[in-house]
Amino acid sequence: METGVKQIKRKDATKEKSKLPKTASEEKESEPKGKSKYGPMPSFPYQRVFTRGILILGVLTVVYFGTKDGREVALAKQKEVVHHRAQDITCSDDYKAELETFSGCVPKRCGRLVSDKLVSGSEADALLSIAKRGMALGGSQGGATILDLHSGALSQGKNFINIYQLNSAKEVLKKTDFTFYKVVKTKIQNAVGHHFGVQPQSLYLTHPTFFSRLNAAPALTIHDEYWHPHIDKETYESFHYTSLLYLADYGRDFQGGRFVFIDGDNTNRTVEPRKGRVSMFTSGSENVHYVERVTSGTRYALTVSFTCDQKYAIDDPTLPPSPPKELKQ
Ligand SMILES: O=C(O)CCC(=O)C(=O)O
Ligand SMILES: [Fe+2]
Repeated sequence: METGVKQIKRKDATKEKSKLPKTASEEKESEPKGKSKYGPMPSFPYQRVFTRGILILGVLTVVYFGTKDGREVALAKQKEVVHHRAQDITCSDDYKAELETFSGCVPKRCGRLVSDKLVSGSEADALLSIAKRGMALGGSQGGATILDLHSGALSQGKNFINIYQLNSAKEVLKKTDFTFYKVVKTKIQNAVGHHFGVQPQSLYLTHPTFFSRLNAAPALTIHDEYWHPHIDKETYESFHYTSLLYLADYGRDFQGGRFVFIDGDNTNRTVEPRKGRVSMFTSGSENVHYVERVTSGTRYALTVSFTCDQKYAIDDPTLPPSPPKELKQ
């Protein structure tokens, strides 16, 4: 793949070419007829060398400062409604090699897909409501609260509790909440299968599958530091395909908090969260990413990820029938 520096240099060079003084042969062709070819030459060539020098310096300055820190491209803006926006990236070798061992699960393509058409407004509302009700049972004191719907893990203060060990969880979460989760999970599973060219039945839901709530509060533990660049396959060993469902709007519910892919062509590609927007991507090192720090407001999202390895498969989350006796409160 070509680097962004090369691409930009070439583009600018073409654009700037037309602005540069004409070459000697071009000048010659445009000289008025009848004038002596060898007539007196003014001091023009020196001016031209000087002007050219300034222009070249200007172009180099633009190229240098334009590419020094890379460039940024929006993959999906919050204000637009994206039906199906895909970007293919060459699969990383280690990722591809690992997946070769799982038949039916090798992607035909690696990369990303963003869609605002997969999850309905009412489904997004229902899931946001689960996140809010569940998180009301605890909450981090730092900037990141997570609620894992499968294990019941919920940030509380600087630690985690298990909401399924609380009697109050049964009053707060209902059977229908889990039905909503399952419907949305199944839609995403099918879309992942379809987009990456794998059989949906060879994808298994894996842990953690969690709601996240991010805000601008200073981090108190490492779990609050959500903004570090990472590769999901390394952070969450079992992930092969990651999906994120956004439950809040960038620029309206919160500032900062955009999702950023850091690409090898010296380009950052951003996904601005939009309520109901699903972003899915292969979890290997072709998709290094981070979340910008939220500067104000509250950002909600749901992570739903799939593994090809049956030993990491989890069942769809359900509300446990009743808390174990010794843990009843
Ligand atoms: O919430 C997001 O947009 C992404 C979070 C993330 O990258 C992760 O949990 O691994
Ligand atoms: Fe991630």
